[in-house]
Amino acid sequence: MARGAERRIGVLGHGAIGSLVAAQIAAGHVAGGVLEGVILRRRQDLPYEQFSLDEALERCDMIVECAGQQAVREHAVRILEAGADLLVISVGVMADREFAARLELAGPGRLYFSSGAVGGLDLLASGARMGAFSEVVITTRKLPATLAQPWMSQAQRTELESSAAPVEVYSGSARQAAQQFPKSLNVAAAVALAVGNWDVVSVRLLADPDAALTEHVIEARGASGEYSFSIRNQPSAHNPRTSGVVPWAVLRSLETALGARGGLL
Ligand SMILES: NC(=O)C1=CN([C@@H]2O[C@H](COP(=O)(O)OP(=O)(O)OC[C@H]3O[C@@H](n4cnc5c(N)ncnc54)[C@H](OP(=O)(O)O)[C@@H]3O)[C@@H](O)[C@H]2O)C=CC1
Ligand SMILES: O=C([O-])CC(=O)C(=O)O
Repeated sequence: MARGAERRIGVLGHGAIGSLVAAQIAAGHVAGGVLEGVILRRRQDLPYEQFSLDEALERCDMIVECAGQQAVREHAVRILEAGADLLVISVGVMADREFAARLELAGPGRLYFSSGAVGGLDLLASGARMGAFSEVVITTRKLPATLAQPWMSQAQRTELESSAAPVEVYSGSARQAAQQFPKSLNVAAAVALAVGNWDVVSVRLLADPDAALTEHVIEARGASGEYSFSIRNQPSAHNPRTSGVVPWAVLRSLETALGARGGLL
């Protein structure tokens, strides 16, 4: 592809996910995209241009969010209204019905979601086209320290972090799961988007002191068949809450969205 046809990418956030995503784009490893710069809350010593969101919107064709649900809440509508496309990794923000409705109406930029830490979403989305799912359950198992939340009491946190055996931290709807554990259960939202129905998806979250790998088991039953996907990811070396594969999922999603070359969809 001629360089002029490459799309200019801005990366929002530079943590465990954003730092790897920015470095890979900058190294020329995403077909059809060049790194224009990163959008940060405070300047850092980085080998890329750093700009405000306003500057980014003048210069970028696509913004890749790697910054959390709150950042999507703050910036997504403006990005889409400015005509830039937006790739979101903090998919759980879509659990907020009102916000999701606003995003669906926002444009002309296009909104994409990355599959993130889980797989099987392609098959679930294909099955949902054939007919409805009757039951979908996600069971996630993570290290206890990664699951403490600001809304928990000190007693709850202590119980969570001191337990020698697996403890059920949450059992309920995917919608509530994605909101109560905004840095840990975006996967629940990704599954709900794939099956096209939040209400059919439930989540069980286990804090397990022996969970060296982060586990997500997705079990689904519907018109197209019965599915079970078992995922055991190495946690990121930079952020144990996040699976190490997630930035690579973002890069795969980005390249697919840019559409500069053929390949597995
Ligand atoms: N769909 C999925 O499977 C997964 C999704 N995620 C999502 O990805 C997000 C990022 O994960 P990860 O990289 O591991 O997190 P990190 O904490 O390592 O990095 C977060 C980055 O985002 C920046 N940031 C945080 N809040 C805002 C904001 N309101 N506006 C702008 N920038 C902000 C931080 O900046 P600063 O240094 O200034 O704080 C930091 O650079 C998670 O919060 C989660 O929502 C994560 C894992 C899996
Ligand atoms: O990285 C993971 O395994 C899942 C995660 O944090 C999320 O869905 O927010």
